[in-house]
Amino acid sequence: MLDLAAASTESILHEVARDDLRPSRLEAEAAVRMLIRWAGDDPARVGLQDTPARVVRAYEEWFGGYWRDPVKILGRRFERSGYDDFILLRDIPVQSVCEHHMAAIQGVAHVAYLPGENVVGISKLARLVDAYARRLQIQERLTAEIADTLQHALQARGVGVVIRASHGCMTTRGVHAHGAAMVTRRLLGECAHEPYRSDILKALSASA
Ligand SMILES: Nc1nc2c(ncn2[C@@H]2O[C@H](COP(=O)(O)OP(=O)(O)OP(=O)(O)O)[C@@H](O)[C@H]2O)c(=O)[nH]1
Ligand SMILES: [Zn+2]
Repeated sequence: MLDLAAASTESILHEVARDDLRPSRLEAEAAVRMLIRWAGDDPARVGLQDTPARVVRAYEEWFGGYWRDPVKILGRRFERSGYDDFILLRDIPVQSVCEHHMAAIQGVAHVAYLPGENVVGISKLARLVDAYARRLQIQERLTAEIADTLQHALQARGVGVVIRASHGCMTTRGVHAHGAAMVTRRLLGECAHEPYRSDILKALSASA
């Protein structure tokens, strides 16, 4: 498991991409035309004429996470109102892209935390997963980033994250291991220790 214990909070808190460093849309479309030629087809062919613009729009969705600030997503807090056990959101869809092949990673995340003083709206856990998933990732880092951000931003007493995903680069090419799925997890704070550890792992792993 990737250990991010030494990573500074700063590197986690400032992960929003910069507009001034971004190539233009026209440059991005030209790159797609180049890849079409590399694949062996003719980008001027009628059926492919609109493809570069479509691909660039699709990239805006698949990589939209670079333009979202995960900490801001958790900005609105509510009092936990006397509730002091863990909160768990299961089966959050994960749609990501592997940083080695730029192939799809698809699966689910289960996210749990033990609240400190505050809780967040439950949808924000799914938004947090999505903000980190829609970037070039390896599953280990995706898991660690979700867990660490939740822990630091919310000052949670503990956090647990489990992700189960299949990697297109393993199923559609290369080793062609159809059906293989990778499982990663990260437990922090009180969730890493009994009495919560066993409960959390049982709850997180039931469908992982
Ligand atoms: N640990 C980890 N590995 C990943 C992830 N996504 C893809 N990979 C792996 O990244 C590795 C890249 O290995 P390379 O040997 O450089 O690439 P390759 O020659 O295309 O490897 P093959 O996929 O085995 O054909 C492959 O083993 C992939 O299965 C991930 O999220 N985590
Ligand atoms: Zn890959």
